Amino acid sequence: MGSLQLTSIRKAFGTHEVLKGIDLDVKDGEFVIFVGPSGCGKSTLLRVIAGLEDATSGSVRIDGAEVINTPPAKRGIAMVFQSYALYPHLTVKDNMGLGLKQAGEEKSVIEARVAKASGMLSLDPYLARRPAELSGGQRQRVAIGRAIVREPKLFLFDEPLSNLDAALRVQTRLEIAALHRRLKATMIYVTHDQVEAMTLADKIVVLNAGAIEQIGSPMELYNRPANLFVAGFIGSPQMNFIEAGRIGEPGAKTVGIRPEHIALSRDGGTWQGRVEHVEHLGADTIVYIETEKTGLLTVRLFGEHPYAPDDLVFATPDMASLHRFDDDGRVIAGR
Ligand SMILES: Nc1ncnc2c1ncn2[C@@H]1O[C@H](COP(=O)(O)OP(=O)(O)OP(=O)(O)O)[C@@H](O)[C@H]1O
Repeated sequence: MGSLQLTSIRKAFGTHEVLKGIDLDVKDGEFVIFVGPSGCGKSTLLRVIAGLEDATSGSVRIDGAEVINTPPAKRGIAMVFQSYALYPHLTVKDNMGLGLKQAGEEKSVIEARVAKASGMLSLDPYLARRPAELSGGQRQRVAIGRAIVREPKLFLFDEPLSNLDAALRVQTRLEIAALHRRLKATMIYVTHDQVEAMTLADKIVVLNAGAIEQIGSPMELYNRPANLFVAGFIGSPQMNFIEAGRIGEPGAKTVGIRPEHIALSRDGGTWQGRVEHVEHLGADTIVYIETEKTGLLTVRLFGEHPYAPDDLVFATPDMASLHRFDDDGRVIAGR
């Protein structure tokens, strides 16, 4: 079991309020990811859940029990940090078992749990090594293994992959996804990386300046962003925003259209413009065009395309894929 309820969590450092009333329900077994711009309070919220930071006010319940005054070690959580936080003088095996040893667990139990976690994470060949003798990816697997052996109610991950190179990030991301399927454990994960958030999460929580902008599944956030902030934050390249009045969309202040929902042609279309820049990404081509009506537009085309700077082109949006926002930046629903 491992459900989590946060109610009206506030946290201030001096006069700076970093969390401004966070309410969140996480069900047992869910994989929930916090995203948001640097400084929005993601890590602080995770640390409040862990008990490493005291909330100024509010309630943290794990499996229904209030833990706001419970020390971190007694909350039934395990945290995995970006920096691994392994003990350099201990072997992999001892690093993984240390938490259980300190908790006074029997040697046979420790051995069995370390062996199981090590098997799950393919760490068996490295059990006798020290952290300095491991790659970054292997070290992070040890840190994850150390969390697993404690059989926590909640796993908390604070940007666990950000010290790894691109290939290892992908591999470790897949391992974390497999681990979640296998353990069916509740996981809460902070990341800067959109791909991690989109691929791992059951539910993404978008934070901005200490408050929640929207909570939803990755595709809900992508297809139905509630406001301009979420529309601009989720998706790369970013959604195009156009002043509604310039393109004759009455009743809205701003119109949004994702780069993949615009077609390009040399022969004719909705907005005439000039190619500014082209990026060939292999599977995709990103074309930046300047049109009189819309300003700079980012267009994503599947495959390779022979557009070049200064080409005259027409951009045509898929009207069914437009997002319309009101004066306050809230989506105008039902259109
Ligand atoms: N111990 C502290 N004392 C004072 N201010 C702090 C402390 N810890 C965090 N802050 C401030 O709280 C705000 C939120 O920080 P936090 O680390 O939670 O953000 P974040 O969203 O995780 O950012 P990043 O993505 O850059 O890691 C920041 O403005 C930060 O400077």
